[in-house]
Amino acid sequence: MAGPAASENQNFCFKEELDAFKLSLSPTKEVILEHYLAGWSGLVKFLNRLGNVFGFISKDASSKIQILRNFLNGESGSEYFTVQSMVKYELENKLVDLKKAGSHPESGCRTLLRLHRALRWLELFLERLRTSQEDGKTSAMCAESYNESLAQFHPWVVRKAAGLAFCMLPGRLAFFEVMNVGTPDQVVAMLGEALPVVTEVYQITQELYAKHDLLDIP
Ligand SMILES: CCCCCCCC/C=C\CCCCCCCC(=O)N[C@@H](COP(=O)(O)O)[C@H](O)/C=C/CCCCCCCCCCCCC
Repeated sequence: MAGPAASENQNFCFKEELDAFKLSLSPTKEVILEHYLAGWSGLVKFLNRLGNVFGFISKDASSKIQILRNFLNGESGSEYFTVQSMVKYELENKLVDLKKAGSHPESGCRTLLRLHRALRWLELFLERLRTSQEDGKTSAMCAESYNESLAQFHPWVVRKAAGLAFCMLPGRLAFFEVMNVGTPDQVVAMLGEALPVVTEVYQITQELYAKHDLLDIP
């Protein structure tokens, strides 16, 4: 694993990255896109610290984050304030290719769906990590979570590459150190705090996408 220098690690705390997801929930339970993307950016930063072998994953996630940031900073940016307003705006203006790829191959709805599916992987992985034993294998936890969620949406070649990359994950304790949260007990407590937030963001988005029949955008 290409680990960070000790001084670099002091400036990185995994909890702060997950706090962005907390901020993404508005008082009316809408998902604020800017904070949602900040949460993902933090996770990508973390992934980059695990080594170059995860580069193809972080590159894909970064490009999706960038597509959504471009909408947010574009001329219709205010329509992208929340995931709910984005869905309404893009559907009302026929900006989504719903059944097959056409003139809107990178709509906000489609792009966010890819990250949303990955959030389910994260939820499953965090739960496994939280309840793992001292000798637990992060590679197995990651692979199981992936197989139960994202894998069904990926072709064989991506599944194979992801499976190989997972084998390079550090052991549980080294993984906790990269998170830079504190002792293993503190990490477990933080995971217990973070999980309900990730679950809530996931469920709100899932219900919204299901209501508008957006869960299979190509
Ligand atoms: C305390 C726990 C710490 C967890 C840290 C997690 C860090 C994870 C950071 C980012 C997660 C990556 C998100 C990946 C988004 C993938 C979106 C996607 O499905 N893209 C595919 C489809 O896109 P389109 O072609 O339709 O545009 C694309 O084909 C994917 C390519 C790359 C492979 C994606 C594999 C995803 C594996 C997710 C597990 C990441 C492993 C992290 C190890 C800790």
